[in-house]
Amino acid sequence: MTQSLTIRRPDDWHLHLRDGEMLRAVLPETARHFARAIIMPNLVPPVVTGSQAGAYRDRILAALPEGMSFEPLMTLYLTEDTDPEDVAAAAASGLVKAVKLYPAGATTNSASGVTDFRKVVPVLERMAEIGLPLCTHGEVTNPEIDIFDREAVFIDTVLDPLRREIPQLRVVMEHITTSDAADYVRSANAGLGATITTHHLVINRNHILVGGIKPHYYCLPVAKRATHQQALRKAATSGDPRFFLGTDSAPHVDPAKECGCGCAGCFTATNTMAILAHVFEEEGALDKLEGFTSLNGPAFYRLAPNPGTLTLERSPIDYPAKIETQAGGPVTVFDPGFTPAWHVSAVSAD
Ligand SMILES: NC(=O)N[C@@H](CC(=O)O)C(=O)O
Ligand SMILES: [Zn+2]
Ligand SMILES: [Zn+2]
Repeated sequence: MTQSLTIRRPDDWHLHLRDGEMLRAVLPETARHFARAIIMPNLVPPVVTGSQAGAYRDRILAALPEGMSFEPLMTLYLTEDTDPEDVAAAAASGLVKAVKLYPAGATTNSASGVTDFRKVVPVLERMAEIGLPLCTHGEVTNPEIDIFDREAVFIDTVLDPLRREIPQLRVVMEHITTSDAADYVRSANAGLGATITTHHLVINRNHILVGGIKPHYYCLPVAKRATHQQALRKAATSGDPRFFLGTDSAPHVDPAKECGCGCAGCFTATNTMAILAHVFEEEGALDKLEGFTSLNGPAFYRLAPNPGTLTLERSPIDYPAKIETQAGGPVTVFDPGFTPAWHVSAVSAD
């Protein structure tokens, strides 16, 4: 049995860092293992312009503890008023690596997102011209659509028509949760990729609801039935370069999760690499871990893989159950429901 595994240092292609005290508390959890991350722009107010993205990047770097190396890859929050030329300039300067589409009302802080998709076509056409990826929160918000169907309906009614209209547009389907999404990615060309979270490989909807409601397993898109979880495990461990890690680690303080109307989001930054090694080993695919965490994402984003390495050893360690913050309470670390057989034993930045 393999006891030690050294891979290129990983990146996280979907991460929520928030701002202020929460940013200070959670940033080290990611930077300890990950060299870079695509930073989600759903702050209040959202990160809409290139200049806002630059200021947010500076705040992230200012919050990084001495001695840690980490590069935030910035995104813009797409609104119906987004200026195509501002997007193009922010991309040309190297600051912005993607634009994020939130259907209005789909998830946390998505109120400024898109309702009328026709209004954003000029921005998307400009992005297609310059090769800037669109990251999608792929759920419709029509009240009559069942929450468990919202991803599949988004693919059929929004994403596929959009991709037919603008075939050169490069798209990342974020945090996919269904076999429908995995199949759609496989049916498309290299201009379509998908991130898969750690938690969606580990939980299905039974974990949220059986034996009492588990608020720390509630995230959006909500975990689906076990057959979909199995499809995600198969996609992530397949070696197909169109699938890569985006943890969607999304911190909310405990009081905002453990209440009558709890926020959506799982916080996985702390133990993601250990959990993934465990899952990939269970699937007999440890040799595919590096592609998923460290190679496929950079290839899609047309960046070089990291020069550094990360080493995992086959022995368990304890992780903190919570991360303390000065942001109104602690953040509960995702509990996979098993003790990961692996832990990260070394990280080198170069
Ligand atoms: N995934 C989540 O459940 N929550 C994310 C938003 C998102 O990625 O949809 C958050 O910002 O809290
Ligand atoms: Zn989302
Ligand atoms: Zn997210």
